[in-house]
Amino acid sequence: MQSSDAAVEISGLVKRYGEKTAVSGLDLTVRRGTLTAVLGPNGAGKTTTIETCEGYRRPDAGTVRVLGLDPVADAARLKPRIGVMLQSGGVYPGGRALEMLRHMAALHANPLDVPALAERLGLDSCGRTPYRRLSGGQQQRLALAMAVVGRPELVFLDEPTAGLDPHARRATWDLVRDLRRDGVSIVLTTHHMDEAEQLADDVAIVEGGRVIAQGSPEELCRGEAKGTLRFQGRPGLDLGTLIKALPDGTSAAELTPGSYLVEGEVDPQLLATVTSWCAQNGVMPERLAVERRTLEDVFLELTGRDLRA
Ligand SMILES: Nc1ncnc2c1ncn2[C@@H]1O[C@H](COP(=O)(O)OP(=O)(O)OP(=O)(O)O)[C@@H](O)[C@H]1O
Repeated sequence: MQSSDAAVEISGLVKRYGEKTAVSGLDLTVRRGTLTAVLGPNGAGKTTTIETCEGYRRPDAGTVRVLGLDPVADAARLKPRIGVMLQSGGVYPGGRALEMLRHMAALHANPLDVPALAERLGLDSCGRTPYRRLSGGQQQRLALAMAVVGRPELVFLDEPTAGLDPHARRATWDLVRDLRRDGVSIVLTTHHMDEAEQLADDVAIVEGGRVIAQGSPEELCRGEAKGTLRFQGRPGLDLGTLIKALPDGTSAAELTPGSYLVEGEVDPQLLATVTSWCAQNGVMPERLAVERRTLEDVFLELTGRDLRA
């Protein structure tokens, strides 16, 4: 990939805290105009990596380029072009919500409309409330608003929906989708599989300070595993004609009386073949289900751990 196509290029990143190696040779490329979700168990090194991209930490080894710049040496040029939402802090606790947002907007040449952004994120009613008196979810949404108000080219969102109620989560997703549609590059960490599946162009799974898998959600879920299609019908169906109609490499079997399983490359064509065979044979395929691996399955296979563990 040409470096001009990359919003973030990390190569062989190592970061230690004393004896502890938090990041150990991490490689990651984020394409411009795309959203990359970084997933990994607690302590995998996600926040450390992101903070290094933001210029808050210096690499012990390896290189980090953000919009083609060095986040530490070129900080003054880079900071106005990126938006940062930290997991916590970075905000004056006594400051009032809307004042802080207005202040942040004033630091940028072409900011978003502050009242509209505040309304969109449900912050308009708490505009005069000091930051420390906002609820956890409100603090979170204010941090998101502050990260995006300057129309950055690239935003880093560290667990943007952690602890949000479903409504606020949805509003956050909508805002992130709009940013993405406007061509903003986005890196977000999350512990929510559905968030990554809904929003991400690319997913990077980090464990032990390295990226152990990267690809689109579809690529990662496709993997080596076959898809499955299950249905229920009358017991003892003769599957010979179905098997003949299915493509090579696809199997069909009656697992238990009346319970059928088709395994293979499950695509719309295969589904059509199975349902038309059912129609020809007077079979109503009850509980028809197409099942594919989810990101959570992939994550479990790769890390042996539950994402939220
Ligand atoms: N300032 C620090 N001093 C010492 N160790 C640290 C520091 N910050 C992080 N670590 C350690 O480095 C490792 C990576 O932490 P990091 O916060 O980057 O992980 P993470 O993937 O973001 O985790 P989480 O999902 O819990 O946010 C952990 O073992 C953590 O304890």
